[in-house]
Amino acid sequence: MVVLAKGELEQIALPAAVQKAAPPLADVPEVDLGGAGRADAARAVVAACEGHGFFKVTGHSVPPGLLARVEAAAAAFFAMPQPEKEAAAAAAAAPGSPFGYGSKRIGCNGDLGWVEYLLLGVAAAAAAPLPAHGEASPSPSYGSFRDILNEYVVAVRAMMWEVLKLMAEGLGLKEKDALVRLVSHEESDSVLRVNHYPPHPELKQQGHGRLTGFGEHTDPQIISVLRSNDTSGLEISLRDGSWASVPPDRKSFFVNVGDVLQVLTNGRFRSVRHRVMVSSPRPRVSVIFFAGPPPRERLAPLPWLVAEDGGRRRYREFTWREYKASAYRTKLGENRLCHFETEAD
Ligand SMILES: C=C1C[C@]23C[C@@]1(O)CC[C@H]2[C@@]12CC[C@H](O)[C@@](C)(C(=O)O1)[C@H]2[C@@H]3C(=O)O
Ligand SMILES: O=C(O)CCC(=O)C(=O)O
Ligand SMILES: [Fe+2]
Repeated sequence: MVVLAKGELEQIALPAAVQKAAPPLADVPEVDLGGAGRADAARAVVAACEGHGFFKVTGHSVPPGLLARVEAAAAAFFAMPQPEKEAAAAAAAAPGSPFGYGSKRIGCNGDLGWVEYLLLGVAAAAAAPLPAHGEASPSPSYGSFRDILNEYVVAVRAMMWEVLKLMAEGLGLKEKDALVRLVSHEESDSVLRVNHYPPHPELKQQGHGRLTGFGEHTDPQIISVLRSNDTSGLEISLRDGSWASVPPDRKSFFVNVGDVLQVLTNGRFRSVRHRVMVSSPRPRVSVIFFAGPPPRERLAPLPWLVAEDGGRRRYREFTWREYKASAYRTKLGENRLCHFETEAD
């Protein structure tokens, strides 16, 4: 259970002026993978990435039973006593890595949120991409949770590759695998995050209607695929700077354009700012797959998209290792891409 120390509530509670709930996002952009026309789906992906940088995926073939098992296993994991969660997850993470179980502290730069989470590195291994449990397992139940998450990663990865292929087609790239290649390489640097936002029963009594579960930010990677239970909380920032809440849909996935995809598309796609606000009396559980390129991969706007933009190259070349190191030195809400922009002519 997440418990706040004195003074911490003030840091993650919103000031009274912005306590008002964000209106629901009208017309959530949707891409139906089971629909008839591939060209229509490719166009829908591109339009959504150019618009909000965010869309919903329906008609996918990830089995609903698997989604239900992930949800139940996550709820069981977070219901364990805190020391067990820490020990179980520590056994799956190399010492000094950012991976493992965390509570309230997001990253290493002082960000706080009303959330507890499990963060795992994902390897390219086909059948078992998540780190194996140490032999002296302090919690056999964590072992079975990891097995279910492994199944989930394999299924979601396949669905995400399909989305990235549609994206390449919609953009008119000659190399249809240009984006999939980056996230399916054996050294691709991907991360799985399971977030649990417990309800806060005393919020109302204390005069705080909403807490920040996960502060506003963009995801640094190429693409993120999110699935949550039926509890609301996710909000995205619109072009005019206002916030809109995303109605939850446990049958579908939500996709965020990440910073690196904004760079690859020379700014044509936009990495979406988003956050999670906690106001529901029910817990929210979300699982997010962040797909990144290999650390040594050199990233720069794709030549075809630079040509389409009149030859203007909006970002300089960098490696993912370089970007990630820079991103992980920043606070959650900072603009990380501005350090890689080229000068306007
Ligand atoms: C404050 C931070 C947490 C974060 C690393 C960072 O320094 C800035 C980016 C954050 C973020 C957002 C998306 C993902 O949840 C995440 C795992 C990522 O890759 O970048 C987190 C990082 C984290 O929680 O360590
Ligand atoms: O938990 C969620 O629904 C979203 C969290 C998020 O944006 C993140 O972990 O990067
Ligand atoms: Fe995010």
